[in-house]
Amino acid sequence: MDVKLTLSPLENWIEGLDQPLVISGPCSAESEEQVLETARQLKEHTNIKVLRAGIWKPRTRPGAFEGIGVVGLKWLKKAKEETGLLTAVEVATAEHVELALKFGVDILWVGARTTVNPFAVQEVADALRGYDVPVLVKNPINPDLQLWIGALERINQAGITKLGGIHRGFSPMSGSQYRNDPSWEIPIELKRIIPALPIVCDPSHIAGNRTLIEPISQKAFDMQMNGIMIESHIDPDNALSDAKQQITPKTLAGILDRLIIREPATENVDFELRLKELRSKIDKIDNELLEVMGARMQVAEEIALHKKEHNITILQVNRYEEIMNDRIQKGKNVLLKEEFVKHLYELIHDNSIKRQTEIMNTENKAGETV
Ligand SMILES: O=C(O)C(=O)C[C@]1(C(=O)O)C=C[C@@H](O)C=C1
Repeated sequence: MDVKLTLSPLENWIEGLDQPLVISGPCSAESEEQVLETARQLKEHTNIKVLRAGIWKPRTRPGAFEGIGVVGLKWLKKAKEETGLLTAVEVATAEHVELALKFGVDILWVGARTTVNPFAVQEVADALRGYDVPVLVKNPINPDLQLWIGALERINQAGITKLGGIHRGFSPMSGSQYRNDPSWEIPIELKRIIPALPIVCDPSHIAGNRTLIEPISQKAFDMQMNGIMIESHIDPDNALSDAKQQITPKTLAGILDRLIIREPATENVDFELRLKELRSKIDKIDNELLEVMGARMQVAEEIALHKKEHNITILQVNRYEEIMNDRIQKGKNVLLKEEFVKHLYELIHDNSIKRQTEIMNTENKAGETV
């Protein structure tokens, strides 16, 4: 995929903005006292540089607290003047952009429910034209990388180069331990496609509860994310929105102290030598894996011809079930997780079926295209 964005590195965004970037503050601004006191406590217990607060809250159903509105921007401005913290808010319309910038908000973000809608993103992008403000774009609620990239492109084409992504997870399958499934492969793929794009992880929205915030934050840094955004509140249990996932500034300070920030690389020669040795082992094993998978596919092709001759369906549910159970069991014997083996065999089987479908419907017995 060809994606060309003009990006400013994070260190050039705003004077004094540390890396990794840590953004924290209440899910929603609720009162002047709550915003100011959260800012004061964040300042007292941590050395984060950016205070967040939701001003306009897109809620799934009407009736829930939909945000305090523009008065919250005044409180944020006051908090900034008092503590020196930079401020960040979510914007979803042109009016939000204009108001946030009027009140001196330093960083804007586009929410997951806005990213899903190209019309809404374009409205925000058009309102941003001519401004030099950092903008973070949350992933869309559905796991659609194209939509996420499309939103980044729209904002970038409006001239915003201080641009980043926020990984807040994706609508989960039922029974997930997460409020939003992290599906790490999606932000990883975004990093692969646009390596210069800073990505901030939002462990609060992925977790949906306090206990998972720390391990998700650690994982985010181990996935080379450039920062984290964590919701904090002076009285989390009584928060008007997202009470279960908010933590106090003091709890945040504890988490930040325990997180280990690892380097993406080192110049240590011994480390590099050993890594090279191990990587060449991986290369060898991967070559063998590919050969074995190619050989398996050839047998599947032979089966396709055999079935075609006898007019037998491609899908054989009982055999598939037998393979799945057997391989999951055998995987366990070599310490492979059930989830991994299941996913792997879903992919293998799906591809086998695709190949058999091509052979059954477009090729003759000798494998020549008809
Ligand atoms: O055993 C078969 O009938 C096959 O075609 C092979 C295979 C497989 O790839 O494992 C593919 C499709 C069937 O649904 C079951 C298994």
